[in-house]
Amino acid sequence: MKLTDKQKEILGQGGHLLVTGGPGSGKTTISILKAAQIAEKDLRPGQKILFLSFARATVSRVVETIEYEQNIPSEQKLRIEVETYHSFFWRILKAHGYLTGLPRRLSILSPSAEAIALSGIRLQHGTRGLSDEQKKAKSAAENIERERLARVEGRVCFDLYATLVGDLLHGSERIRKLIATMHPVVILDEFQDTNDAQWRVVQALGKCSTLLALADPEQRIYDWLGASPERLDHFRDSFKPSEVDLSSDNHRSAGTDIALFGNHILTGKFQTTPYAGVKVEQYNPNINQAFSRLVTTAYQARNRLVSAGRKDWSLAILVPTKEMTRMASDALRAPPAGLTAVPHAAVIEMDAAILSAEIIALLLEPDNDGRHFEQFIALATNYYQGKGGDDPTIAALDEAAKIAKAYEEYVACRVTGKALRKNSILVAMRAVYDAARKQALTGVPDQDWQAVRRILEGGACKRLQEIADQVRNIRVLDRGVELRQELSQDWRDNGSYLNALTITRQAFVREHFSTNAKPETGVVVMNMHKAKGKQFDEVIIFEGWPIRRKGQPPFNSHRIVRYNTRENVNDQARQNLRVSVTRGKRHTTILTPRGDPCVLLQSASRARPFGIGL
Ligand SMILES: Nc1ncnc2c1ncn2[C@@H]1O[C@H](COP(=O)(O)OP(=O)(O)OP(=O)(O)O)[C@@H](O)[C@H]1O
Repeated sequence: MKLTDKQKEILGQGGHLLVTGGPGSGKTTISILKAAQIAEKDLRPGQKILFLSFARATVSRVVETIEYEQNIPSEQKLRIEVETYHSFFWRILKAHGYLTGLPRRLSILSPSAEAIALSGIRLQHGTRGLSDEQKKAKSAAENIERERLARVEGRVCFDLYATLVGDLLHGSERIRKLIATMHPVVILDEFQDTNDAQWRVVQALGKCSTLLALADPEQRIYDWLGASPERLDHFRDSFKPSEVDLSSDNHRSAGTDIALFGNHILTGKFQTTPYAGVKVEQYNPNINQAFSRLVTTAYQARNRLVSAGRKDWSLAILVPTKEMTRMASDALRAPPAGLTAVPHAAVIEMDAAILSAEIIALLLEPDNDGRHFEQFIALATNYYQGKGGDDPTIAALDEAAKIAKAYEEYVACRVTGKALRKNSILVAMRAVYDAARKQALTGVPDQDWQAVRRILEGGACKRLQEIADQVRNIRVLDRGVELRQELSQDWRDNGSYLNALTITRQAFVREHFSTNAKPETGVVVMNMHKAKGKQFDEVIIFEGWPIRRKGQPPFNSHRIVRYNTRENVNDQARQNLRVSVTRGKRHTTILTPRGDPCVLLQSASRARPFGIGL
């Protein structure tokens, strides 16, 4: 790799540094090379450079870059510690949190456990159609409960990490110095997306460590989580960094107009000639033709990559919503019109899947204290309370309440010796539960897990069928060899899966913190937000279409811009689409419905034909 002059300039700078530049301009790459240079020249034994990133995906890409960069000797690579903000913050809290009044023993409150813990408050305050006042009151009540869970029970949710670490670092020079001794240089990836609490931590870190911030203000996609357009100025004001702007470079999709097209999305002004490497296509807006088009577009992209002889090629299908991820994945698995299925992986929201996995794990466990069924019901209730993550539906919360109430009735019947109402939802649940408990286990985790899952899937309880379906999507036992091995070990030690639930829960927490997830290869479907920081050989962006309804306005969800209306066009929507488009290295295709194409791709003046064909 031949470094550009600007990249070389970065290698020559000392002190705090701010590197800006668009997608694929080489910010991450040069920061790793700079880190290697510092590791070689300036670090004392035991010291490491800390590379902080938001997502595990970015972390794995960075690690891959380091691996790929053969020029970096392995002893230098080992001295670059790549970590997510979450895992770095947790490391500090576990060691020093008690100094801010937290209990000495802390545990992680995972997002699904947090959703369960807050479900009562959310049900009380309502989930849809709230006024701004009501939203504020709800969020204040949630925050009080989060604080209580942390300070009283020692269960700390991710959202509190940065605030607590900020308090800790601002309150203790000793700890700041300790961190600076371990990490004299800290690299901050995607700095434009830092929220206020994280910025407070960065301010404290920068008092003793040297900071290198990497940023593209136009890739800011987390305004709704508190990222601020002024963040780069905050950094400039606080640290007076040297600054290098790489914005004129594009290495990711060199030889194409993908980056240029991305910039034009920001301004809404498109060129009249075609963009090399970009295609915008319109499909006929009905379910069969929409998904057929998606499938055939995926075939074409795959063929291009295979015939170009790409090894480990990657093709991402990016969609605007969670639900569309699932719909697109279903369409690829069982395409319409007799088309051949497209093998792929889908990156789905994990809350529902994790909570269902807990239920299967419990069903593998023996009944240790005569309360197994009670625990089973508690987990089923948890599933409905937590499956929507931090945005649950009232229907799901009601379902949880229904199960809990039916269980109370069930217990009352047992006490009084009366038969349970025939139409109680517990009838089918108990029958399927009993069938699962009768399953003879073999000690081979894969077989046993599948056997229990199939009983739920084939049973007469639609709630448990849903749970079985959720867990199928994540192929639990393929998610890391440890889980399978630990279940096996449990069986060998105890002659049963005595600790299956604990083992499964720990595996998911470990996965959240793990940094060795490999970048995706093959075809992968995901929400557009999740593509940040990643890169793929080809990208297909697929959005939904308006569905006409008799006597009502069309149902137009799953769009890149909400309802695809001009009023909903804003910087966030533009930046979000630009990030997705610029993940492609060789080719990006956008599939949008005929008759109502994405508003971001229509120019304000429609008089001229555009290079994107709309
Ligand atoms: N000087 C260079 N010459 C050739 N290729 C380069 C150069 N610098 C970086 N690259 C390659 O370009 C691609 C994009 O680089 P990198 O990931 O560092 O960009 P980035 O600015 O961090 O992107 P983003 O902000 O979109 O995540 C990578 O595949 C990297 O290996």
